[in-house]
Amino acid sequence: MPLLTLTHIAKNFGQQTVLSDVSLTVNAGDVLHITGGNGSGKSTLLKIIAGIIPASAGTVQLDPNVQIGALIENPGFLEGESLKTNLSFLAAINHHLKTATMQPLAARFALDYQSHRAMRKYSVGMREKAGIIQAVMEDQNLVLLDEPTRGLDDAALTALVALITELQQQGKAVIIAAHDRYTPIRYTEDWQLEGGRLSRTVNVPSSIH
Ligand SMILES: Nc1ncnc2c1ncn2[C@@H]1O[C@H](COP(=O)(O)OP(=O)(O)OP(=O)(O)O)[C@@H](O)[C@H]1O
Repeated sequence: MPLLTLTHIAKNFGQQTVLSDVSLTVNAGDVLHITGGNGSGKSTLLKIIAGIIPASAGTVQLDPNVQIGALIENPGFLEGESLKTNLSFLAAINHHLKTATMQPLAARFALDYQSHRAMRKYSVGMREKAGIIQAVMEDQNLVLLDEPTRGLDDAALTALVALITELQQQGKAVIIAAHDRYTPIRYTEDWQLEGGRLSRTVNVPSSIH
């Protein structure tokens, strides 16, 4: 059974149709790239998959074993609290607090897990790293990343590529929505959102670059 099956998804905001007739199947090991211009509905689609907002029509079918991790738009944090407090708080919601996982993940992205620095003092790239960490730290097997390269320095980009490869090797699935296709990531499928419709695009395999 696929991890995720979208069937004829539509989404309207008032009179505006953002998505129409979007169907997609995501299997273990898939790394999907979804491109599309500003306002094409990438974040909206990820929010529907994550269950943050409902679709206007169509169905979202998730394998019962799916646990979704998501970095969508600007991740919300407790601004006055530290990274450790924020990650612990998020993990505690699902009773999946695993310091043993979170600390090395923070180190991979050059964040100091023990730092007392408040999240409001974090830079764009540091917040993005924290957002990526919370999307994978509970062993989530369907990971949704909206513009995950935003603000990342070269070392963090390298860490992101390695992380996505590991997730794929672990039989998880990753959906990346971004205007720019960051080519070092080994996507298994490329899709484009345009005029509310999702269609497959053909790209040169990233291994050639
Ligand atoms: N809660 C909302 N209420 C009304 N309209 C919305 C809402 N959320 C999104 N939209 C509209 O839906 C359209 C798609 O927005 P969305 O954020 O999904 O696009 P996107 O492809 O992620 O864009 P970007 O690349 O700029 O982040 C936009 O026209 C946006 O204004």
